[in-house]
Amino acid sequence: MIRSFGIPDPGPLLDLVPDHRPVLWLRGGDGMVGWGEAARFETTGPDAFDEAARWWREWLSGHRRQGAPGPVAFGSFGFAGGRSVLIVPRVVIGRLGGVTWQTIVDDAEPAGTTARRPVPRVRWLEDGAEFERWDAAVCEVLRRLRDTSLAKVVLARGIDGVLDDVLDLRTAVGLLADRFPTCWSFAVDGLFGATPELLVRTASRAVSSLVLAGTSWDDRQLRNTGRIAAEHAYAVRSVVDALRQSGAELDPCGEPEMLRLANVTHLATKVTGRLADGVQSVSLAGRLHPTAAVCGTPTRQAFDTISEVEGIDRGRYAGPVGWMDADGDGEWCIALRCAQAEGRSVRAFAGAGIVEGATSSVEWAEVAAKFGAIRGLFADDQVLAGCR
Ligand SMILES: C=C(O[C@@H]1C=C(C(=O)O)C=C[C@H]1O)C(=O)O
Repeated sequence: MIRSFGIPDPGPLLDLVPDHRPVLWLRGGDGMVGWGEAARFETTGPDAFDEAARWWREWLSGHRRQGAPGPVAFGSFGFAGGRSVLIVPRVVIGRLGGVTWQTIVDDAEPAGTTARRPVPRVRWLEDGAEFERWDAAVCEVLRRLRDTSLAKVVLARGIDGVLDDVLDLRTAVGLLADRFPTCWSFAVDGLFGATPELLVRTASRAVSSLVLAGTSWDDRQLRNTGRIAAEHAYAVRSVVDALRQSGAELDPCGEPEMLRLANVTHLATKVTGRLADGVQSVSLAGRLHPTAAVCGTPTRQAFDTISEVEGIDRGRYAGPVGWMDADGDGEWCIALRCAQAEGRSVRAFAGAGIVEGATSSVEWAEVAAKFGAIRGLFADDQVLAGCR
């Protein structure tokens, strides 16, 4: 039996969650926190999204439900068909627009919580050859942009850190939520971060997406002209095309706006419309993924170029991360400005879109600025050169 009921406002959601493998989804005071696992689904491969949708429907059909809003499944999908996961917490406490509720699966007892622990110290393992590898990858992409029909490729880097204690995800996500109140701060199965990019949200038949591409990270003005405008347009087009192919009727897109975050500013376009009946948010996320914001244009060639040139396993970075309810409605973001925590190690990811005219040093600086979201968590951020 799954029971959902309203509760008096319990104060900060993060204060309610036990430390052990919490599931967190926060934005500007609203959000959901969950713990315990009533069910978990893991899969790999390109059909992960439809498999997840099917699994969720089957799981729901085996459970009686009472009250609203009902159970929620949180998910995080591999960028390139790697491991994807759905988690149905035993207990979820949520807040949206001043309304607070709790959902309990099979009469789970609310667990005792402990105080949030401070962020541990980190040593980032970066060696001197890191820029050379990046430079070689960017040059190879620029060559392909010149010589083939490729128009945009998003290249990413991963950096490893060694912690002197296990990271308390509640602390990390709390700090991210404070610093990035307009982002979605999350932790799902050890992947945590604060992403500014909404891949798709569905609420009944309403659909929306917030497409980002084009970044500035210092005092220089982000100008919506030339190269940046082209880079942004590719990303918007990939979302609009995929939504239309899924039968959505879209409103006309407005001009891109500036989305100012604590470490970077992005060009952002909001896409809104209405869906055909019966489209589940997770299947839609699967049809939209990977957009040109994290892969490139044309998708297939950009995807192949990433696997040939990038030299890292993205894992669940740049894949959809989010949640869905029992009606299949939900909110799926793109897992950016994030890191994977595993015991005392942490692996952070960041990337940038490469289009004609890009230079590796400028893109390097852009990626470094994006790493700032995760690196900024660690006050004593130090680089241990020559470690790898
Ligand atoms: C790839 C990342 O960000 C994406 C790439 C952007 C760009 O190239 O300008 C901007 C926002 C995101 O769509 C990242 O944060 O790792």
